[in-house]
Amino acid sequence: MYKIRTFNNISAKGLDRLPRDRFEVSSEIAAPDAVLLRSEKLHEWPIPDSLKAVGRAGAGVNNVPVDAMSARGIPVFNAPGANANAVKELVIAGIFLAARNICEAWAFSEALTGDDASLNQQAEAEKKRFTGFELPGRTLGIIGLGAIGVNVANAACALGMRVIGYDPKITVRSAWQLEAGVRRAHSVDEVFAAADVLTLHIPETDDTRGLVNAGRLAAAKEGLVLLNFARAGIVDQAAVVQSLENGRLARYICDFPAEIFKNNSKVICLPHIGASTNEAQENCAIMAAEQVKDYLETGNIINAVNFPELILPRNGSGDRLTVANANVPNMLGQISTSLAEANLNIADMFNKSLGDLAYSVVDVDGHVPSDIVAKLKSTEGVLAVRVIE
Ligand SMILES: NC(=O)C1=CN([C@@H]2O[C@H](COP(=O)(O)OP(=O)(O)OC[C@H]3O[C@@H](n4cnc5c(N)ncnc54)[C@H](O)[C@@H]3O)[C@@H](O)[C@H]2O)C=CC1
Ligand SMILES: O=C(O)C(=O)COP(=O)(O)O
Repeated sequence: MYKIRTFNNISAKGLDRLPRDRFEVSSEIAAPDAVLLRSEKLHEWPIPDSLKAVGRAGAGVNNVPVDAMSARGIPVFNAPGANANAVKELVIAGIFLAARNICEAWAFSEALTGDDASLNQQAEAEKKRFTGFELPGRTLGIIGLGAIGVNVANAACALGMRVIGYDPKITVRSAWQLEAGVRRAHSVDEVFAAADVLTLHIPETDDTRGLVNAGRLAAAKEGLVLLNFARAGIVDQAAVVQSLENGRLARYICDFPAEIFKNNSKVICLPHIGASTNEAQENCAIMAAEQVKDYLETGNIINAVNFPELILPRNGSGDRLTVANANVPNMLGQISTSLAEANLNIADMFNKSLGDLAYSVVDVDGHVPSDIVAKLKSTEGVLAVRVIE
């Protein structure tokens, strides 16, 4: 029986993918084999020795201590693309909120007093205050052309916007999906110089923290609308407030409330609801649960951010051994020597690496004895060893 600890509200549709005769699922488990989570911050969580896998039912993994997990040979799975449409729809909504001054206009209407004739008279007299702009011909700048950025780019093209995007590591898949009309920028600064509306769709990492800073805002077009549905830390919030004050930035629409933005009429903060649709929550939970289940039961890896993708159909008449180790020479040699010591024939095997980490799945004809497992675990460079019967 595998024990799965949940954090946050994980859609029941995802948890249903974990048959209860083989998986105990609860938010109360103390020594879990795996955790499923959304935005829970795991950085301070003491990683239990029992932990074998982490499943993030969403895209961003900045709430997970990925390096610490890698050091223990624990894969961190996420759900790439599973909530991209939900975020795209909210970003497009955000652009309209800004372009047509919808929030202010609504607040104005709500505050009116009098009978219907008076309300109409006040509305007609004051509506010029809410004059907006239309999207065709305006330039949307996008930083990050991954699952969300591509969706936003294509939707903006369909609305008649010009689109310029920057992503130095765009995948072939994203490039294929992107509308042909999207212009490729060669730097973040090029996007800032061109954009009337600019949206961020990058992960928060050491490289992207504070990417939107005072210097970049100062170089933007007068009246820029900035959208941030990625992560709060990608933007220097004080610089945003200053830029709104001096008028370079017209609006800041984001998914992350902050004290500094309270009562700022040029800012709209939503409560991190980019992925909060039933569809996205189900898609993410199903993907994360299935990947974690597959890993626990077969050792196969799909969509781990810190492990190579590795799928090996089960072969041989015995156990499956999985080993995560540092990506250094002679690890495979030591694994096969240990198995030979136990007189075990290797029926099939697959080894792949990603950065500093390598992962091997070995099917043998027989049972891997516990002393061999202990020996492998104590081998220098070995991070995690499992035997799946
Ligand atoms: N508001 C919300 O509820 C949600 C927020 N997010 C945030 O959005 C981020 C992006 O999500 P996805 O598009 O699904 O991820 P993704 O992994 O498909 O795309 C991210 C893209 O950013 C690019 N990138 C990384 N650093 C860059 C840089 N310095 N400059 C330009 N491009 C860079 C990558 O090459 C990649 O193509 C997530 O990491 C997460 O933080 C994601 C889903 C929901
Ligand atoms: O997928 C992401 O990166 C998100 O930010 C969504 O977060 P959530 O799962 O809604 O808490």
